[in-house]
This record gives sequence, C-alpha cells and structure tokens, in this order.
Amino acid sequence: MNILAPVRRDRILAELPQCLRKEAALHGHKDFHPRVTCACQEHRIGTVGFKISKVIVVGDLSVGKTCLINRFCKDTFDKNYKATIGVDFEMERFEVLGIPFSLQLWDTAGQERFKCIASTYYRGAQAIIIVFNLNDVASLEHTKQWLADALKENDPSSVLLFLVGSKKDLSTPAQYVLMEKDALQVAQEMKAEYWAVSSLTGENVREFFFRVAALTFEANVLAELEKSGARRIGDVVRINSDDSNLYLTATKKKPTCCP
Ligand SMILES: Nc1nc2c(ncn2[C@@H]2O[C@H](COP(=O)(O)OP(=O)(O)OP(=O)(O)O)[C@@H](O)[C@H]2O)c(=O)[nH]1
Repeated sequence: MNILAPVRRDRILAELPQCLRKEAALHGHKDFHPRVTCACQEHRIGTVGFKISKVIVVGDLSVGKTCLINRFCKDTFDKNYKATIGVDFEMERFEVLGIPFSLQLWDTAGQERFKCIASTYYRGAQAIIIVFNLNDVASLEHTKQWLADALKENDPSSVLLFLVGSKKDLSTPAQYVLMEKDALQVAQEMKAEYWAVSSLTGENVREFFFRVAALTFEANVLAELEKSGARRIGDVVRINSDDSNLYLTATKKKPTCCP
C-alpha cells in the first residue's frame, strides 16, 4: 500500500534546470546526462539508495539559511531572527524524469556555540550549500572555513557544492555587481556553483533548489550506474582469489537507448 501522497505538481522536473552564471556552474550542459535519461526512461534505476539525497546548509549566523529553506519548503518568510539550535530538518519530495526523489535538507546552526552539535550532522552529504550574506563581505570570506569543516566529514571528490548569496533584496544593483565579482571568484576556487537569492521576495529560490535536486539526482543515478556497471553483460567477474574468471552472459534484453 502506498501511504505517500503524490508529489506536488510544482515539484516535477522533466528537464534540467539551468544555472544562474555559466562562469561558476557545476556543469553547463543543457540536458541531463544521456545515460541518466535513458536509465530513467527504462526504469533501470537499480537500488533505492539514490532516491534520497542528504543536503547540508552551512554558513555564518543570521545569513538566512533557515529563511531560505522555509521559503522553498513552506513558502513563508519570518522577518524575526530565531537562532537555529543545533540542526533542523526538512524533507522535500520531487519527481525527476518520472522517478520519485527526495532531498533531506539539514539546516545547521551558524552560531559558534551550537556549531559542534551541528557538525555531527555533516557526514554523508551528497551536496553542501554554503550560504553568505550578499551585504556582508566577512560572511563571504568565512565560507571557505565552513566548506573546510563540512568536507572533513565528507568525500570531496563526490560531493556537490553550491555557494549561495542571500538577501539580494537588500543590495543596490551597484553593490550587488561588486559582491558578485568576489563571490564568483570564491565559487570558482571552491568548484562550487554560484547562486544569488532573496528569501524575502522569493527571487531565484525555487530555481536554485530545482537545480540542487536535478544535479544531486543526476550524480546519484550516474554513481548507481557506475556501480552496477561491473555487472554488465560481457564483464569479467573474478571469483575468490584463485584467478578463475567468469563472464556474465545475456540474461535480459539489452537496453535499447543507452549510449
Ligand atoms: N531582507 C531580507 N532578510 C532576510 C532574508 N533572509 C533572511 N533574512 C533575515 O535575516 C535574519 C536571519 O535569518 P535566518 O534564516 O534565521 O538566519 P540563519 O542563517 O538560519 O541563522 P542561524 O540559525 O543563527 O544560523 C532574519 O531576521 C531574517 O528575517 C532575505 O532574503 N532578505
């Protein structure tokens, strides 16, 4: 029996959402990777692991991490500051290329005194969102330390990074241009994708989280296909350590559309 309600109609991704700035994008492809599209079309998406991805949101206190998550998940905005104590958690459900997919969004505390509690939740993230305030250059400088701390608990070669400037509504266009120049440079050094958002007005919030969902989904499916690649027809399977080899033979119809 399926006890989950259907995914909201406005959480369905049939195409790859585009980046904000090509200079600092995780990749500039227009579509999902062909292997991912193909595997989803044929429902060859294997084990369940990749259908949920853990995402942690880190950054200085009061940069707007909680407001960012609340704008996306609940479409609310609170102008009063309430510090996050340790961590909070939201689960957001999507459908990507016809496949149900969820993001676990971990909102962590920026205040120093709660940081050690929050950091115990960093492990096992597939994506790290590092937030800074577009009107506070110190918060941008601190993003490098936030990233270093988060990466101590994660595999830097497989985790996706997003650098997000918040409170865009408070910047004048001239201030914004200056800040963006520095932020793009930091994003390029970190190999992160850059976004600028406002949780007050909602500018770019939905676009940003759709991009996070799409890219983590894509990375997960590719990793899953990579793992199961060892079990493809024609591959050598080594048994024990006695040098005997077996070759997998065709037991299933070969996929028709895979590159
Ligand atoms: N104008 C404006 N204010 C914002 C925006 N986002 C957040 N704020 C305000 O900034 C303050 C801090 O926001 P939070 O989301 O609680 O900050 P946080 O990063 O979660 O803070 P910690 O939990 O201490 O780490 C609140 O008063 C929010 O109303 C925004 O986009 N525009």
